[in-house]
Amino acid sequence: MEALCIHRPCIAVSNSHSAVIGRGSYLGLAREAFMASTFGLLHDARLGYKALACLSASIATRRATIAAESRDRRDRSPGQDIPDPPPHCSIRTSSAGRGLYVTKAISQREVILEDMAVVDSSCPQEVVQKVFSSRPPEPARLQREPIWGLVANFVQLLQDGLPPKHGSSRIEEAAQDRQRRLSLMAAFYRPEVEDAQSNLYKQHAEELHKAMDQTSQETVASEVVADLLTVVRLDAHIVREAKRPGEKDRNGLGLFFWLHLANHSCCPNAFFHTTCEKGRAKATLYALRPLDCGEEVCISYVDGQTLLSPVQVRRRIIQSQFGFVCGCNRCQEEENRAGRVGRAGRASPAAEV
Ligand SMILES: C[S@@+](CC[C@H](N)C(=O)[O-])C[C@H]1O[C@@H](n2cnc3c(N)ncnc32)[C@H](O)[C@@H]1O
Repeated sequence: MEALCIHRPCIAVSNSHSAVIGRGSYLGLAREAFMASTFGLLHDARLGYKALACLSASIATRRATIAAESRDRRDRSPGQDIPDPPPHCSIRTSSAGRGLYVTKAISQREVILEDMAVVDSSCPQEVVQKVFSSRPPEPARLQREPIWGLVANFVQLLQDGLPPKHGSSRIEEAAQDRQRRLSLMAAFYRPEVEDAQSNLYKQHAEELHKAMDQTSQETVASEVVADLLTVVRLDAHIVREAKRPGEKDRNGLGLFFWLHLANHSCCPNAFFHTTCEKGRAKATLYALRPLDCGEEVCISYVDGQTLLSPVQVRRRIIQSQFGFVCGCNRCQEEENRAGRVGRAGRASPAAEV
């Protein structure tokens, strides 16, 4: 069974979209999600989520549409399908992009928000097998990681994306839900520029694409897979399935829209955990300390050991895993202090003379 407990996902819409989703809030990625970076997630932010929904035309038309829309995805507003923001949260932008802010004072340990996964990898094994029916791609690790299930889940959404012409309201409802989730993909965070690992991730996307069954290959362009890998790499959270007696722990991945908006801080004021409810992953975000009204909610993307390291070490780890230089208050203060000590140290020999 595929019940999962996700950790955190994130998406990125360019800052220009914040106005559209201004009622909402955002959470950042969790370090575990970044374990996903070892799965080989890629980044090519040019994929059109709208295009992802254009599955009604012929395969050729679909692919052309995807290619065309991929060019202007960033200019589109993906906000129309974004769910209502959690109570007491809003999105604002800063030098770190969008961020999640509280709109009332929050007590320590109080729940800041609850977030259901937009897509998780609680994907039935038969779907994974169906989507990836050919030889598993290299690197072989891709097949044993949660990304496998998440990609299969997502591909299935794409393939089933069209509302049925003659369906019961229940089927139509399910189709609408799929469309909504696909649209939401476009609102997740993607970097503005490609980073050093982009080419590697592109290769992984191509390998994943090659391993798909023919229908999936024809329906879902490899650029779409690449885009998904980018989002997963930067925004997804690990979801741990509750262990049952005699079973090994299993990990999955999930994308949580609101949680993904939380930026990282090396001195976080919030943390989250994941559970699984009726097969869908849910993330709950808590305050680690009392929060003032209007304060930004930040989580840690890295583990406790990293947080105990000096600023240079933390920054190196964060940059290698997540591709950004941490600009949190703690890093800035420690950097400034180190600069002052350095200057003082250089000055002292002269002073002694
Ligand atoms: C999961 S997203 C968080 C939401 C994102 N700020 C947005 O605009 O959608 C993670 C990205 O936010 C930015 N970010 C998060 N925490 C940061 C920090 N402490 N310093 C600088 N950038 C940060 C980085 O660009 C990172 O790749």
